Amino acid sequence: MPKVLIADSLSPRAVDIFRTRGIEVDVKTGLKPDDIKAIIGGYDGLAVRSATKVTAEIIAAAPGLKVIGRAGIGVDTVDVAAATQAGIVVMNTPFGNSITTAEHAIAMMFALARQIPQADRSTQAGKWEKSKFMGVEVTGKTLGIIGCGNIGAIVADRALGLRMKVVAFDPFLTVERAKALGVEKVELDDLLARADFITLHTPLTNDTRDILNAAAFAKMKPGVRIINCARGGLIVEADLKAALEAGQVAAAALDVFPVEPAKDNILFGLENIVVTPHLGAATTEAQENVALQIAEQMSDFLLDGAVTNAVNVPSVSAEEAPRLTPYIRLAEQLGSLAGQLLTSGVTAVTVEFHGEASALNTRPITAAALTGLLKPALDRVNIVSAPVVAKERNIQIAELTRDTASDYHTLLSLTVETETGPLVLQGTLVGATLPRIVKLGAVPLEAELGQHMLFIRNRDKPGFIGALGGVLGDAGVNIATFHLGRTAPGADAVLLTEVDQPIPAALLDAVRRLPQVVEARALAF
Ligand SMILES: NC(=O)C1=CN([C@@H]2O[C@H](COP(=O)(O)OP(=O)(O)OC[C@H]3O[C@@H](n4cnc5c(N)ncnc54)[C@H](O)[C@@H]3O)[C@@H](O)[C@H]2O)C=CC1
Ligand SMILES: O=C(O)CCC(=O)C(=O)O
Repeated sequence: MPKVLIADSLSPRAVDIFRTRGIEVDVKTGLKPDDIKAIIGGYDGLAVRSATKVTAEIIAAAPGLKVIGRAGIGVDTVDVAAATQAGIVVMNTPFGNSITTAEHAIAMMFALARQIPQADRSTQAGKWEKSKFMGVEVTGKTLGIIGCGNIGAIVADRALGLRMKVVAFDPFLTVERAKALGVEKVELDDLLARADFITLHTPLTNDTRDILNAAAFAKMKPGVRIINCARGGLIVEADLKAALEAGQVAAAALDVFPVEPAKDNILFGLENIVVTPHLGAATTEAQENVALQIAEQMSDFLLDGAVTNAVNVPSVSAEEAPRLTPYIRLAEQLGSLAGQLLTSGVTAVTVEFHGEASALNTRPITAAALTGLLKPALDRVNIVSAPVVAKERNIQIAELTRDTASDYHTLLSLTVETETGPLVLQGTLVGATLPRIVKLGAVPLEAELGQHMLFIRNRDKPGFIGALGGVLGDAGVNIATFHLGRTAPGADAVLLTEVDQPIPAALLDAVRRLPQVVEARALAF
């Protein structure tokens, strides 16, 4: 039974889902990194919000971990590169808290426009400072949205409802989409110069880090108001402080900080800021959404291999997972056979999908072929890490799909280019689920792969099969299956035979000494 650790506070309904689906679950919140490292080895899944930082050290301490589920959007608290290298799927819930976060941004905008938190503090302190808290209307004002994805688009919709004009800077926003949203797509400098309110809704990336710095503040309309419900690192806080003190920025509302929990931030104490402790996603509705969604997604993955909303592997739906499973097995066998037969470095891999296979989601199948290929040389490679590992080794990867008929209703063809030439292997499925190797180089055959296999390239001469049977029999090695193929009578032939136990080195040497044998190898699957 798979086992999941919930390390941050998640709706209790997530626990119910895991348990109902037959997954063992422990809830241990508030753990220190060392405590997580000490126990994570015992889990298949780790579910987090933003409090737990899933570092490379935690990942290194988790040899059995298969999936990290982020109940939320930003995966900047997870070392995705380290997880990918370790073959761990990282998934998030990209929509579950978008409305809630957009609403928080709008609430922050009103808090700034009408100084509600400051007026509240003053009034409760017994003062009655009506003239001090003169506000501004938002109607007719320009809202600049930096990052117009899911949350930015909802903010735009709400702002348009408030009769604001909305301009958006987002390099990935198409003009058509902008038009459909009712926003004007602009360049960043244009937005900075025109907006009365600026709200940030991008992920934290190398391009967005420090996007609002001293130079950006200088380009803004004097008296602009800034809202950040995305990530702390998007704003240079020292520059914002200077702009607030100089009055260039009238006020700022911040939900997120470069260092969280933010306890002694340099902006704290300024009159014209409003802050919340990363509450963007904190509504009952959003937390139910993300907790249920992540529990379902992680369960689907751990139980059925379905991959939804993963940030580091292609998606595989629950419906297609069973259809892909036999192809993934076949691809991994083809890759593994190639990996064990190769004698020189791999430079390129092409996977061709013929017939029925051409209609499938090809990327997981290609990843499986790469896994098989790399596994003989590398320990912990799997379909999550194999494409990245191959890329790091400068292996070019290509996929071709051909829906035209061949001798088989469905066929995978794997071409591995090496420094000494190509190796081509082909395989099909028999009875829709059973992998068969149907071509090895130029030689057609029909071979089923078992755990211990003997591969022989031989000259097609009489007496060979008897001689081989004798050598194996004398050593007490039982033959389970026997598959022969040749290009033409008397020409090159190959033999793939399954035996019931591993073949010792001395026996392999004896096989190699048979006069018809050109090459012999013991293979394991
Ligand atoms: N305060 C909170 O509790 C929450 C914060 N967030 C943050 O909000 C961010 C946005 O979330 P979504 O809208 O769901 O993500 P999304 O991926 O749907 O949208 C992000 C948008 O940013 C754009 N973008 C990327 N690089 C950019 C750049 N250099 N300049 C301008 N735009 C750029 C993208 O094209 C995309 O349209 C998340 O990455 C997360 O960090 C999300 C949920 C809750
Ligand atoms: O889980 C939370 O409270 C934070 C949400 C968030 O920042 C996100 O989903 O990116």
